[in-house]
Amino acid sequence: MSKRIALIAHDQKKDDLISFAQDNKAILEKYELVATGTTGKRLIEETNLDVIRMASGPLGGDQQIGAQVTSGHLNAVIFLRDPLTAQPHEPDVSALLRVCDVHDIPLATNKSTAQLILLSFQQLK
Ligand SMILES: O=C(CO)COP(=O)(O)O
Repeated sequence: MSKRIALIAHDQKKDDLISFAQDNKAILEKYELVATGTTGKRLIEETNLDVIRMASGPLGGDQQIGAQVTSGHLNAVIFLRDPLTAQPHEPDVSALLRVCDVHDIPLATNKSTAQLILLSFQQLK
């Protein structure tokens, strides 16, 4: 079964995630991709990748991704969060990071780690 990866970025990190996805398009298109609302919209428009969109993060999208982690439907979460800006939905952000640790799901919060996850998935396949 194809691996399923979540892609999420806070506003200040969305450009970074888009360029990461463009650079890794050949790898990412082998996986099922899920994203929060606005991140997913930009990914679809700017990279042409197939992405299943959840609600926007502040409207519960992080919780929807977290539920998929909990139910065993995600193999990795790439979440370029903004460490310099307070988020109105900080509890949701923390909860998502937490369930990844509870369920031992690979979690990247910066591009370098995200790259390592994709490279290791390529090696493992
Ligand atoms: O806020 C987010 C993650 O916490 C991301 O949500 P959007 O992709 O809808 O901007």
